[in-house]
Amino acid sequence: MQQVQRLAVIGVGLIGGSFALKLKQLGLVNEVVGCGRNSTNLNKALELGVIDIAYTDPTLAVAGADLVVLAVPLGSIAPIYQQIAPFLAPDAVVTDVGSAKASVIAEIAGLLGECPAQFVPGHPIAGREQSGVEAADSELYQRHRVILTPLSHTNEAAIAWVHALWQAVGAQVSSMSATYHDEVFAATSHLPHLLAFALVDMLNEHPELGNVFQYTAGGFRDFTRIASSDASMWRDIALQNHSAILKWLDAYQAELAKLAQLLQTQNGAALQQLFATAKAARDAHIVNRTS
Ligand SMILES: NC(=O)C1=CN([C@@H]2O[C@H](COP(=O)(O)OP(=O)(O)OC[C@H]3O[C@@H](n4cnc5c(N)ncnc54)[C@H](O)[C@@H]3O)[C@@H](O)[C@H]2O)C=CC1
Ligand SMILES: O=C(O)C(=O)Cc1ccc(O)cc1
Repeated sequence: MQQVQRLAVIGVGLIGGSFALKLKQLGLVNEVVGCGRNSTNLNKALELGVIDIAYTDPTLAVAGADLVVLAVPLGSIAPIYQQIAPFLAPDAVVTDVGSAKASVIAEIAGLLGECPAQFVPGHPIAGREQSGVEAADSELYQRHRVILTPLSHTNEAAIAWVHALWQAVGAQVSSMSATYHDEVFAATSHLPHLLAFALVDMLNEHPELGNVFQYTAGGFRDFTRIASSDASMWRDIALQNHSAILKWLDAYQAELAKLAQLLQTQNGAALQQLFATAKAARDAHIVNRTS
């Protein structure tokens, strides 16, 4: 496997930091350059040994890098790509970790004229509700999926290298179209996050209930853990994948209407059937793990 000589991580937080940490542990990277907006976070990353060199200017951070990972919030990925493009080494491979893919690809193509062949769009399906470099964990990607959404003209060697690096940090890597990715993750990731935020917000807006949060059990914690996720990150995801999310939000509303109807008509048999079908599907397909 080809070693990374100089890795530039733009956005040294949970996702970029965890990737860099594991590559370092494995001896697969010679030098890690970190780029962030302020030196407080970068100093923390230097202290934790996640990065070796720090810059606040992304054009300086990518100089001489053979691999650049864009691990910033979704809304900043394309503008940063535009900013660094003139400063990239000719053969540098660029990848990202954004939670939605079609909007990032379209925005990069719009800003640069076309989506560069050296750009391999990616998305690790691993994370947690904490953010920042303090939360970085070299084991974050073990046995988790990473989805790549290359275009037909994406450089094959670049895809193979990014694929191999994600595999090396423990991930199971697969490829699909950006459109299919956005449809699937709107349903399985973006919708549940929005539902968790909505449930907590709704209860919070009913002061007549008193502090209901002191009476919650494990089920409420499981359902709403992800409502502790970063608000600005989820604003970007919701906006960028809005059309796919709206479709699944509609479908969920129809499901809730069906449930309400069964309650109104006291249809216990149909309620039990719905719960049993959902339980069987979950038990058959979901392996228990925390993220
Ligand atoms: N948190 C999660 O569970 C997952 C997040 N993602 C994606 O990964 C990306 C990063 O998320 P996290 O690592 O969780 O966030 P994070 O907040 O832990 O890290 C992002 C870092 O980028 C820095 N940053 C923000 N804007 C910047 C800019 N303009 N220039 C340079 N640095 C900048 C922030 O200061 C922070 O250090 C997002 O695009 C998100 O959609 C993907 C999979 C899982
Ligand atoms: O915290 C959790 O359980 C998550 O679901 C983490 C997560 C957040 C965003 C992604 O794009 C992928 C994974």
